[in-house]
Amino acid sequence: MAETVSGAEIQLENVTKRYPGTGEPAVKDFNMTIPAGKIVIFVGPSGCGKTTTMRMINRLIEPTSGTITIGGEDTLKLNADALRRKVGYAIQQAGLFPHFTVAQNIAVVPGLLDWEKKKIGDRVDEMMDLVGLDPSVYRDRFPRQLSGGQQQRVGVARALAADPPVLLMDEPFGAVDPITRGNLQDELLRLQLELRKTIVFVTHDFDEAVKLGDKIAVLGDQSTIQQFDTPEAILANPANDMVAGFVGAGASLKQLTLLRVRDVNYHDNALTVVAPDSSPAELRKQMSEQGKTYALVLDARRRPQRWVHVRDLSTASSLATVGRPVGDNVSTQSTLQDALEAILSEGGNAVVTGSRGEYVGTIDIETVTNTIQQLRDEHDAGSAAS
Ligand SMILES: Nc1ncnc2c1ncn2[C@@H]1O[C@H](COP(=O)(O)OP(=O)(O)OP(=O)(O)O)[C@@H](O)[C@H]1O
Repeated sequence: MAETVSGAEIQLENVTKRYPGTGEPAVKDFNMTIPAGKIVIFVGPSGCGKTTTMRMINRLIEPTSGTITIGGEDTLKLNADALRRKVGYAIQQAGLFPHFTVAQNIAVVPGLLDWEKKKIGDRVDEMMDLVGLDPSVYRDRFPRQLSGGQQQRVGVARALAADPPVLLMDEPFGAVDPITRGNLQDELLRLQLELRKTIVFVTHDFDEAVKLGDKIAVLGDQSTIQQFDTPEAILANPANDMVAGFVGAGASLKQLTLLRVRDVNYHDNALTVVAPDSSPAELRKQMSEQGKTYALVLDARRRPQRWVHVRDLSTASSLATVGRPVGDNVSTQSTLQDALEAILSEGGNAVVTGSRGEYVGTIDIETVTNTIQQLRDEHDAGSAAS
């Protein structure tokens, strides 16, 4: 297991970068506190200064003026080794050295820091395990003998090798196909649960920002901060037209991926019956008493089995075979996006189950549309207030 290191807070104060021979600064008077152990995403149009801002944190680019501290220490006062220990760096297309093996690539920073050979070897294996590459298979391969996704994994392993509290990631998953990209994102989130680094992540992709970010900074020209907030807050209430443009037209739908079924008022008033304790005739009687056309048959552990229409019951001999099986169901942990898909594939109510798969309620399209409406109203109220 990797050592669990909580990240360090990063502070940028009045940071400006003026490239030699240019008129306007690329980054102008940038101020931000990046909380320890969180993922902060920089998004914004091409050329707005995201990379310049990020690279000033590890001084790959020297600020023209201003201060940057990591865990309270002024980075301008740190030497190169101290900075390498504090900040890992991963970039698009992994940036691996083509003539180095996977192991040699991962060992670069520990080597520069003069770790003992044995310690470096152990660390390389540990990092490869961490990012899901079997050391016995991949240790001695060259980057060209790996897939794009595997190269990115090596890039992340290399960035983490010296166990820095801060990780800078510049479009690290920009060059891989959407499925691999989704997997790498999931893995980063899984790793982060364990490692709790402070991660600054640059992307063009707003959906990636929403998925990964504890907070998102939407940047405009010269790295001016248009909005710096949680994904939920930015989706619900974009601060201005530029942010709204970035969030895109599907903002309400994107919000469905942030909400869980447990956060909304789903119903728990379906008529349920446990088979085989009950008979079709009894169920029919109950349904007519309660004015229900549909009922849900559960098994002995109260897990949903079948939907039954009242008219199925006149000819049914057993509740175990009557009606139609429950298709897609969702749990209280599922996102509203999953719920919407289940509702559409079920053609009506989707069954909601608890942690042991037991029936807890149903959710329907009105619940989802009401939630979207509510989010829109909150958004409108927010815009009216600001
Ligand atoms: N070495 C340099 N010399 C002069 N100007 C530069 C240099 N590097 C970047 N710039 C300029 O600074 C501005 C910000 O560039 P930067 O690469 O930080 O933007 P970005 O938001 O990361 O862009 P992208 O999303 O396209 O990568 C741009 O106008 C760019 O042309």
